[in-house]
Amino acid sequence: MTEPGPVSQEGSPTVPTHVSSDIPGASEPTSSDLNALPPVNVAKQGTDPHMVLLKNTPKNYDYDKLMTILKERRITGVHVVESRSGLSKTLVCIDKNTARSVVRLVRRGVLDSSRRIKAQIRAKPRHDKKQTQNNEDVETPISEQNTPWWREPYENQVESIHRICSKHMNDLNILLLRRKFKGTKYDDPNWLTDNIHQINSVLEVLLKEALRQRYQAYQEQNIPIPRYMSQKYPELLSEFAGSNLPANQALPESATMETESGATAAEIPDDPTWEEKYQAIHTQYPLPPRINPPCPVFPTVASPVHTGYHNKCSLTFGVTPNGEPDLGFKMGKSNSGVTQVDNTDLSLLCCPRTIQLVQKMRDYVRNVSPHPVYNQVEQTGVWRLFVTRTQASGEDMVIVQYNPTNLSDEEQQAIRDDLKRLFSTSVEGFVPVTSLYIQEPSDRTSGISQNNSLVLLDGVPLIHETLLNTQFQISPDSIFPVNTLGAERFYSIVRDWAMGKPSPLVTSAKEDISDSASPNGSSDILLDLCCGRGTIGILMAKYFRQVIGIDVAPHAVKEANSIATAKGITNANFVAGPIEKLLYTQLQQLKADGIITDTSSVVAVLDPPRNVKYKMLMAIRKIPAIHRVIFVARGSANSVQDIIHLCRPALDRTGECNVFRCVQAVPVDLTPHTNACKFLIELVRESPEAETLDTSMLQ
Ligand SMILES: C[S@@+](CC[C@H](N)C(=O)[O-])C[C@H]1O[C@@H](n2cnc3c(N)ncnc32)[C@H](O)[C@@H]1O
Repeated sequence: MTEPGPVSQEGSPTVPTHVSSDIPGASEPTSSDLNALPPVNVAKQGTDPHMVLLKNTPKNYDYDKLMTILKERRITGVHVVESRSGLSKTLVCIDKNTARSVVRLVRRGVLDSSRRIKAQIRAKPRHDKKQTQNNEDVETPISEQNTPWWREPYENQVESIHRICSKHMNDLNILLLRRKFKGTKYDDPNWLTDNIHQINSVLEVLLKEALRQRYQAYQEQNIPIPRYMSQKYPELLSEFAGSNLPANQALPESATMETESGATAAEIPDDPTWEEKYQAIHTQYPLPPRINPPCPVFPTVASPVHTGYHNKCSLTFGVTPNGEPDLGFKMGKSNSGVTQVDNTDLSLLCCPRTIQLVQKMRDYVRNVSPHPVYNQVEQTGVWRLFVTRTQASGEDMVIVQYNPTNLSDEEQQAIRDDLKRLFSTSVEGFVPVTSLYIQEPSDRTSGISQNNSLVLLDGVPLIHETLLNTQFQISPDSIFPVNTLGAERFYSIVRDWAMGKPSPLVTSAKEDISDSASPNGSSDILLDLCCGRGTIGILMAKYFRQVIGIDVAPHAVKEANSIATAKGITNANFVAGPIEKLLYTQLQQLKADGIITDTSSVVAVLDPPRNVKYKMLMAIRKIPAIHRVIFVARGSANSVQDIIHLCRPALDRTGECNVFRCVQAVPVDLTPHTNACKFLIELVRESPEAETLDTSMLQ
């Protein structure tokens, strides 16, 4: 199977020089193509693969033919796996429904009229993989687990991220095409993957031809070239003008016509008949349909720091392979009996200050403390978790979690005294930490949580960090971006895109991210959806008339509101609850209050959790006032494909609004040496005409 083609800098697929117009007769996918099914089946995400075991198959059973039959019946997501001995074969299906369809067909005797073949469904066991993985975890160095790309030069890493994200956008495009071609024979991921360039090439040729005809008509009727043509297709225009067609005058700069629908008489003085002439030409030579080409995917915005960028490190107490007490990253899952930790490669993620704090704690646990480290399997021992927060502001925090069970009051007091001496006293040039906490958890949770009592042992209760000139307070359980300098780049792009401006970081990769956007009293409304503690809304409140943040977590919303109040922000309000329930009523309220008017434009920044809900996306889609969305995806296929619910064509149901179209995308790397990234995608609401696609030309 051919890869969805390379995405050029501008993001549109590179059009091959050889143009074939024989789409309907394009080669059918082979069974080996089907075996390499691309991960684009969004409807079936999250379901387990299922195996269909075939018994009593004759020796010459033609699996290739079976695959072709399945394909003809639009059953995709199936591939044949041969046993190691080569004696039997199994059909692995993408989900249970596919497996059922396969079984029905086989039982009906599609290939073997004797109906001797028996087909049975087995869910593919997942636990085997998990078990193997856990065993492997203990073997694999922590650098490979946490920072699998550490061997690659950083320039290669950012290129890989860009390549992966571009591929996801191409797969999204194929999904969208499938929706558009639903019910036709082109509703097939393999066919589309193989032929997408041909489709694009054909449309390119048709577009060029229509533009040429329009150009000729403008010439013949002696009317100026409309600006849509001179701005959008300057190369074509000079080609037309330079070849057999005489050059024509473009519209004067003062004319404001931008759309292909023609200029109004008011916009272009002198000749009121131009409008009619344009309309007539455009009706006679319509442009071919757009098939949502992938939007530009700009090169990855790199993290300014490549090592030691994690401002929060959670390290577990455990043992080294030699059995010595230590603290580091856990080597596997404790529920599978793993107690080993590794800290050999801390410097990739943790800054020198964190390493200094870890060193102090390790020396103490090994050489001074009478207590053993906690064993999560047996739930015995004392030392559990060591968390550091080291901010770019220079302030830092240490939180030590230990198990108080079986410790006398005196022993607990001794621990507290020791920790104070360790981290809050300046001995031998050591700078005391800004804030020192302990936590004695009453349950088995391993992280630092609000449910467990946190006690401030020394220093100040909160530390501070500045993001884009705005100071935030950080408590022990605050959720805050782990890479402050990288996050500044990320939020500055979100800000610029939300304001409808190009971001200097994206367009020209400038280093300068100073607060270039000036407060403009914009009349726009910003929706900070999945706002968490409101970082986006708070950072951007000064650029919008009103900010509404919604998050399902009440404590995060409470924090967002108190930060806003503390900062004197009066035009931001954060509400707790699910977006799918609150969004509509919140906007209705703004309308009732006169804050949203018919001319207001509403932009939403959606920073969803890993499992974004379909209902959440539909709520956004169904509110026409939301005209732009900045979607914060991750660099995974699933995350990008979530936006299909915003982009797919409308269903034949009332209440569906026009779809969104991706206009630009950029990966932002906040976690060097890992394959994770933030992937920002800007979507705008399509005009109603853009939604219709004349598929007849491809039948
Ligand atoms: C990635 S975090 C958001 C981070 C935040 N935007 C920031 O910049 O710090 C995802 C958030 O989505 C929220 N969330 C999950 N499901 C939700 C829903 N149905 N409605 C509203 N918020 C939801 C979670 O509570 C979580 O705070």
